[in-house]
Amino acid sequence: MHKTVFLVGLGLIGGSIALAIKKEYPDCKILGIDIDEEQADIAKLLTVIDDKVETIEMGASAADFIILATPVVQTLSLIDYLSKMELKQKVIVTDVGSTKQKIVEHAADKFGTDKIFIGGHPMAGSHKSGITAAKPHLFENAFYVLTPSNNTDPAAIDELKKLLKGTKANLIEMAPDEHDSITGVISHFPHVIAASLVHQAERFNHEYPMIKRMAAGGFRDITRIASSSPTMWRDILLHNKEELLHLFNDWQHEMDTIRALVEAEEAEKLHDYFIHAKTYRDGLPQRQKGAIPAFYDLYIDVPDYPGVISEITGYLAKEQISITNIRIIETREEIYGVLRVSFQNEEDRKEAKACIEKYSDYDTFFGD
Ligand SMILES: NC(=O)c1ccc[n+]([C@@H]2O[C@H](COP(=O)([O-])OP(=O)(O)OC[C@H]3O[C@@H](n4cnc5c(N)ncnc54)[C@H](O)[C@@H]3O)[C@@H](O)[C@H]2O)c1
Ligand SMILES: O=C(O)C(=O)C[C@]1(C(=O)O)C=C[C@@H](O)C=C1
Repeated sequence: MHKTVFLVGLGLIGGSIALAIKKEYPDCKILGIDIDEEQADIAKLLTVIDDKVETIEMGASAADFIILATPVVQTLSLIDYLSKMELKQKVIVTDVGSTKQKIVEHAADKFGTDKIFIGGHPMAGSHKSGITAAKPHLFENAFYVLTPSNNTDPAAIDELKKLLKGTKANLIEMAPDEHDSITGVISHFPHVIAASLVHQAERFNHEYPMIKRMAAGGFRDITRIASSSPTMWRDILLHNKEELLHLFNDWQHEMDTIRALVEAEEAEKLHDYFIHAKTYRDGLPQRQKGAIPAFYDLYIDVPDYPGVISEITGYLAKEQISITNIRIIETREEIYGVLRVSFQNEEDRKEAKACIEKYSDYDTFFGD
């Protein structure tokens, strides 16, 4: 594909999309801009983009595709700005924002039928921000929602899908309001819960200073996303306000229900409550990013000695295999010292298994 792509916002998502496009289409020319000069300089240095441009006009006028990868409030202003500019006649403008309704409505209002806008949202990410966290395979196996309108030229949708092929995401089409209802439940509201749990722990920390030191596996797992960009989440909540207000009421009802069971010591009903939740969660797709991140875990039976973690990571480093997480677990009965190492994808997991078996006698297994 010999096209020019202009990326506005060179952070985690913009950078990851640029890397995925370049991997699939080395001939594509990727221009980029970021209000944070340092991000743009690093993007150029890491060859995530081919060239930095000084102004939006410079990049937009040369582009066949414009990708807005900024926080959602900025995306609205950028649409305003672009709507007043001379662009190539068949340019396709898209975004990556976590909310869709407001953005798509705004684009329809500002662009009318003059310019093609197709809303987009790659449903995978991280609590990390910035260009240095970008990865070409971030969206592999994730849903990538596109929200074209009924009037969008099907050829333009196909063109955009073709451009995004390298993301290896599952590209699907959806109405913006349906998108916002779904993401409200499985992404936006859980973020509020994560942040509120951290606030709660902090309040109790005054009374029990050990809280900070003892906050372990479960608390860390459920609150990981509270470390994400506050600006991004502020804007998402304000964009999806109506959906979230409805979810606050729903959640309060949920809390009242379980509170009543605890208060009345309804042991059997409490058990049922957890069984129900476990069954639903265990049934969610595993090897797919999105609501539940995909975990490519390798388990290694290791002896219990202090240097074992660095021994294992040393073997993996020798073969340049990156890991995303490592933890000693004792969840399997009667087996002591199981190391769980997580990887980005299945390929890395398989290579890691072969690597550990090559350098050590430890038993390794996938556990799924
Ligand atoms: N982080 C995630 O997990 C995730 C996942 C899917 C979609 N998204 C969406 O992707 C978008 C970007 O998020 P991110 O995680 O990449 O954030 P990020 O902070 O890593 O990157 C955003 C970049 O946009 C730049 N920027 C802000 N305003 C700008 C402007 N007016 N012009 C040019 N650059 C500007 C910032 O300086 C920053 O470098 C958001 O809309 C977010 O809702 C995020
Ligand atoms: O994995 C994470 O850290 C995320 O929060 C990713 C996540 C999500 O909620 O699933 C966050 C916001 C995006 O719009 C899409 C993906």
